[in-house]
Amino acid sequence: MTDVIDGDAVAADVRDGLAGAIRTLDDAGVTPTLATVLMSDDPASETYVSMKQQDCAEVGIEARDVELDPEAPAEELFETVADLNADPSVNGILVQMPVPDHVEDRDVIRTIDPAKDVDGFHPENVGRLVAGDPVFKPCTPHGVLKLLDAAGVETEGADVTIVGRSNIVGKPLANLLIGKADDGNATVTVCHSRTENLPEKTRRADVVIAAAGVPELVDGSMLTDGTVVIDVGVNRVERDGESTLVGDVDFESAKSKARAITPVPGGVGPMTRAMLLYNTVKATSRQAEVPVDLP
Ligand SMILES: Nc1nc2c(c(=O)[nH]1)N[C@@H](CN(C=O)c1ccc(C(=O)N[C@@H](CCC(=O)O)C(=O)O)cc1)CN2
Repeated sequence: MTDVIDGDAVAADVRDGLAGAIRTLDDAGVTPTLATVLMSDDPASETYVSMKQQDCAEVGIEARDVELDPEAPAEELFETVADLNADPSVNGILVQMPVPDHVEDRDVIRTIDPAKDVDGFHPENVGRLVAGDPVFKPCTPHGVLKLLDAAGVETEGADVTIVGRSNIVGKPLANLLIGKADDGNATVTVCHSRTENLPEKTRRADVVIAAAGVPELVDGSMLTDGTVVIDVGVNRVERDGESTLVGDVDFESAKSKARAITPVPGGVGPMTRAMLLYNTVKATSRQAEVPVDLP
């Protein structure tokens, strides 16, 4: 029997686990506050930001909604971030990606105060993660590690193949998985669009993590029986005249081979949002110097 890993349930556990920390902060007179900055009219980005704000409301985090005209000059975004950096009532800053083409995402990321960088994208936070001393683990990779743990998947000594080398998922996830922490110690292969013989790399893995942004790239023929499959993809495609959400994994064919698999929707996506709450609470605790227990 294949275990379909329920990301909604694991995310709910993370949210529940944050309640004590949020109470501790509240008792100290501090309300964790996250500013979301949206400079896009892409419906998917609008949906993600509004889901993140709902999540905040649900757990007692204050959400500040900042929306900028997608055609505004890049400087307007940089100034907005600078104002949020300087505002002591804001603990976390999230700039929803992607930003418009006329804005360099690395320039925006560098503008965010590393102490408020709850995405973990700032070079200082990336450097700390690579050095094995992360403050903010990026939300999606952190969510993937939590899902593996919840499914009872041991990473130590496992062969993990990651398909995708993005700065948001593939690269940080590879660094976390090769790290010496309890959720690391794996042997990691990172594949990408120039990788030769991808099926050979996925077939030899104990765990396959698909994060390439290519709908249904990984199917059952590319897997060995008993593989754990984590699908990070969230792709909108037209099927029978309707818009449907699919992952980077062909779920039905992969499920026939997998020991455990995440669905889309309801797998990694909810975990990305839950770990953003986690990082916001952590950022608040560090700034307020109020120690909290994190799940
Ligand atoms: N600043 C950031 N921008 C982006 C990030 C990020 O981590 N930080 N990641 C992605 C998108 N993303 C977060 O913003 C994200 C993707 C998917 C979901 C999610 O909950 N998906 C649901 C389905 C939602 C739907 O119906 O469309 C699921 O998979 O069940 C949340 C967040 C790019 N940008």
